[in-house]
Amino acid sequence: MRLKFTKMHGLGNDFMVIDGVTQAVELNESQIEKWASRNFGIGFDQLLLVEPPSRPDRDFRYRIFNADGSEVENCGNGARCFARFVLDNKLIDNPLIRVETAGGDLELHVQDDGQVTVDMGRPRLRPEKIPFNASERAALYPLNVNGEVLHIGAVSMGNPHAVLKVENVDTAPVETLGPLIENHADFPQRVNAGFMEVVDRNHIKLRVFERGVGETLACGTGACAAVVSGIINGWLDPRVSVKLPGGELIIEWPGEGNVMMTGPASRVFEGYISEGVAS
Ligand SMILES: N[C@@H](CCC[C@H](N)C(=O)O)C(=O)O
Repeated sequence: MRLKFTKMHGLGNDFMVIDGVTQAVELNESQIEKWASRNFGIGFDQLLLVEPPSRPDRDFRYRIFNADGSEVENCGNGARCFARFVLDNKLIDNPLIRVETAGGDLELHVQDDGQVTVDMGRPRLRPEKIPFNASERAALYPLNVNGEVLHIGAVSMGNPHAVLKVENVDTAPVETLGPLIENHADFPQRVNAGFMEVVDRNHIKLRVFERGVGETLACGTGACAAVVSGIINGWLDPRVSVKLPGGELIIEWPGEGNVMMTGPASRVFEGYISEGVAS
């Protein structure tokens, strides 16, 4: 198998993007893990696969694989790169793109200035939808991590997120607490762990320890989940600038209905890969 791929990133959250519409693609977990390696492969946080849709009301199917090879339901920064990829590669000529994902449908809009706005759908807040082990919905849940009780928000944006409010994001124990939250028994499908500092009602700073990857420079679904959790807790207004290590996203949510995310998507290079070796 010899595959053409494009390396892209959204605020430093980086992707290998493969066109599975015009190429025959077969993937397996260990191969993805090898390609994701920053020393022995191409290096990426997620692999994005563009496929034909399974339904007539969608333009594409958008599949996402973490660096550990696991297939996941959604990826916000990836969605913006996906939109630029299908438009730039002329797989579609309409800047309004309708995709299906394992986590639900998304609408992507590439604007004239190159920024991409994504309708991320409704946040899911009921514990069984996240999934999270709790008997009823709450704005904050106690989570016992090695004897310390944290109070976290829990939100699904198609994929699961825990959000912890911290005083200072720069000194937050992301590397130590992140993996403990990610693999906590109360999240049966593991979870992405966000560490949010509220600067004021329209600005937050955020670092995310991603499920299946580790800390990344930005997480789009994590930004949506943090803002939803902040609004539910009364800390934030409906339009919030989210400052991540890799740059800024604008997230809008009026307190119900769909979450909108706006930010950039960048192409880095193109290449070919065969039998695990990039050229
Ligand atoms: N980087 C992403 C999220 C990718 C998936 C995540 N690691 C998961 O396992 O759910 C984003 O920008 O949303």
